[in-house]
Amino acid sequence: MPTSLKRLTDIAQKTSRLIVGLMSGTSLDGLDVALCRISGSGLNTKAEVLAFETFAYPPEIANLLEAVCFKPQVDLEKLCLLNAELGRLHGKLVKQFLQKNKVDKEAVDAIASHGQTVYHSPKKLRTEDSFGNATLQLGDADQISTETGIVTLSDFRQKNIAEGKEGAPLAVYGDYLLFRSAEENRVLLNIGGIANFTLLPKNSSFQNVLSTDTGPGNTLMNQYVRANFANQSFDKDATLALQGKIDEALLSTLLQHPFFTQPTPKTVGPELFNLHYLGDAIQKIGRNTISKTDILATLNRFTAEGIAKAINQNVDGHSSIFVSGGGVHNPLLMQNLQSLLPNFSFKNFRALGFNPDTKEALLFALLANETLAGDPSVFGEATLSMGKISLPD
Ligand SMILES: Nc1ncnc2c1ncn2[C@@H]1O[C@H](COP(=O)(O)OP(=O)(O)OP(=O)(O)O)[C@@H](O)[C@H]1O
Ligand SMILES: CC(=O)N[C@H]1[C@@H]2OC[C@@H](O2)[C@@H](O)[C@@H]1O[C@H](C)C(=O)O
Repeated sequence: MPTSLKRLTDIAQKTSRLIVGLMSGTSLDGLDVALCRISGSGLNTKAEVLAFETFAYPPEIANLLEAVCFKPQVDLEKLCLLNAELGRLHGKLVKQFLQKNKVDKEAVDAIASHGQTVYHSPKKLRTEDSFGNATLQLGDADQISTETGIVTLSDFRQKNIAEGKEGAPLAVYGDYLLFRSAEENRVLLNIGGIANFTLLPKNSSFQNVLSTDTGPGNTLMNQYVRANFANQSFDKDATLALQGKIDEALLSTLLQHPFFTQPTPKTVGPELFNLHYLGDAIQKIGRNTISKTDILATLNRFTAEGIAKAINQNVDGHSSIFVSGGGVHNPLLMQNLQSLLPNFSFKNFRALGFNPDTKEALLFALLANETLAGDPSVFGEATLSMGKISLPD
């Protein structure tokens, strides 16, 4: 048997695996790296995040990402370069991370790489063709496995697309494995670039779990800050939005998109919620004298409204909402959410034993663990073996 296949069999037979999870999210702010110890698999999975770091992207890569991601028309050379360069960079960052944390690469069983979503195109949001759902993540995993010498799993969304779903949110699988409860109904809300939640009813089987995107998370606020405030990439601690007031006409125009009334589950990305979307809404209300801080206060409320609408449509009030993702650090967003969802009890994701910033990188480590060693019966008809495998030798 070739050495690499033998290696996969050995990894599958272990009772506990060290997996490095990588997530490059829609906020385009950097690569999240989580070293995870995962024991068992399926409903017996136990996980621990041993080390975590977010590496900001160097300006050259950040510019390439900005030029290519979520745009319907791009320079194909840039797209092609991005695939290889991002993979190479992710491999280098994993090596740096392991050295920093004094972890021998031989001790790591696998890397689970989400890559960077460059375009997400659910059928529901397209009207002009008869094609199916599609999504594309870049950051070639052969570059990562060659650079690090570690087995690398990637491209996790394509199996879900092939099964006729939208390729997201995949959080539902990890949430069910680690956070289902016999005592309470739980909502796991993640506010990254795009916001999503998983509803885990008390004692539920996987078939009754719901997971959906809700609309923008930080993406619109970030894009607006980057375009309008020098040297700032996001509204840290909502300092800017707190100086403004909500423009009700703009808010209601922003909320008019049919996405907000489409049934769940549904997915979306910055392909829709971007500065063009905001510009169109401002044009519709026929006023362009709204102050920048009022626009940010409105975008903050808009983000919270999208989340609250989806939760109100799908969840009864007797649930705890555990919040993760960068949005949990935005005090005005959290205040807006609490006022729009007064009957829910908000809790920090930390209460479940994990740092809220690590959730998505951990998710991909969990998915890789299932592909390498899982029990295919846990999720009923849904396929567990997500991802493609890149072998280092
Ligand atoms: N102190 C803070 N105040 C306000 N916003 C914050 C703060 N800290 C983080 N954020 C927001 O969180 C964002 C990063 O969130 P996160 O890392 O969850 O995004 P992501 O990985 O791109 O997410 P996804 O893939 O789920 O879209 C930042 O770009 C910023 O908008
Ligand atoms: C296509 C894509 O990259 N979607 C992301 C994005 O960021 C948040 C939200 O939109 C979510 O649907 C998804 O990521 C998480 C990790 C998921 O699949 O659960």
